[in-house]
Amino acid sequence: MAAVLRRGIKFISFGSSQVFSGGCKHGKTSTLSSFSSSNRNSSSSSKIKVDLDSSTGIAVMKFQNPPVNSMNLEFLTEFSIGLEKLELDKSCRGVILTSAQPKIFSAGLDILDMYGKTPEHYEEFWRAVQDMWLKLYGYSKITIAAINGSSPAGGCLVSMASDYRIMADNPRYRIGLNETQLGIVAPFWFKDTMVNTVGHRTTELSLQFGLMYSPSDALKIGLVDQLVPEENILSTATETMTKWLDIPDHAREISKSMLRKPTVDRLLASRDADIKNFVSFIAKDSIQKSLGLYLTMLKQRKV
Ligand SMILES: CC/C=C\C/C=C\CCCC/C=C/C(=O)SCCNC(=O)CCNC(=O)[C@H](O)C(C)(C)COP(=O)(O)OP(=O)(O)OC[C@H]1O[C@@H](n2cnc3c(N)ncnc32)[C@H](O)[C@@H]1OP(=O)(O)O
Repeated sequence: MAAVLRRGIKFISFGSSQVFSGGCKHGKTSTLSSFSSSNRNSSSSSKIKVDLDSSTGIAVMKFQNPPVNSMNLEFLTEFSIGLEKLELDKSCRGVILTSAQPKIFSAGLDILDMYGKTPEHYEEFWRAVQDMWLKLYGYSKITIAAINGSSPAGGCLVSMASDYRIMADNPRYRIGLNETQLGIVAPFWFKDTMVNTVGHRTTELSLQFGLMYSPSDALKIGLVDQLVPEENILSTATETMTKWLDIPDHAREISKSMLRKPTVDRLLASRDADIKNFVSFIAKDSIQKSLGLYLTMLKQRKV
């Protein structure tokens, strides 16, 4: 994590970058951006590009981990750190999450981080997955997922953990928690996030079958909030964010926390047990065999 911090995340800022005067309503005071010019260095290994417009208070985090934005250890670490930095930056009030990769929002957790590795690696990886979710689901600022491509499993989790989901209306895209299709099991906090989003019965069916939904079906069950033509996704997300920004921050934040804190607290109370569970589950021969088969099918384009 420290190594990633040292390397820095690519922050591009435009608008009034230092002293903030606009968009910061409801008692938020002007501030120096926490992204000082020395922090705005770019790194070619950066997996997430962050643009913060401090004149509007809106940041865009663009996933750029080709080919499919799979969330490996490095990506997850950068993601958590990037979110944390924006949360500490008073000139940022909302974050839009989207993808720089064509057709894919995120392929979910990197299967290679769960296959053929040591228990120590699984432990570190799972802690990073937990960190990312804890940060995003409990995030104090507004988050909007602009889902401009398919979004299986961990990608769907990131979408559901956002406050609002806008998906590109392309019938070829899919979103859902498909873990059982890989022979693995979505942990309780993935399940909780889905129950909180679409309700218990829909989650029962979704999780057991590992259902992947088209955008129109995702809209029907409430897995996404809005569909838009693909070319309009970022402009719609920005317009939508502007509406969210009209709400006083403190009132919105407390309401969000009231709804989400019990779910966050459940994982916080059992992080180590959850990691232990994951490591013993994922290291099982039968599970490794399933993942190996799934990877082979992926490579043969049979998934
Ligand atoms: C009791 C319980 C206790 C504890 C818990 C236990 C278990 C833990 C559960 C963990 C939860 C898991 C969450 C996850 O996110 S698992 C990942 C699920 N993801 C998927 O199934 C997505 C698979 N990918 C696809 O469907 C397609 O790739 C996709 C995203 C639609 C894109 O399609 P396309 O554009 O055609 O691209 P390709 O399929 O050709 O893929 C290009 C390239 O990327 C590789 N790849 C794709 N997805 C992943 C991935 N998730 N991880 C790693 N690699 C991936 C793919 O193999 C190709 O590689 P190649 O070398 O052939 O180029």
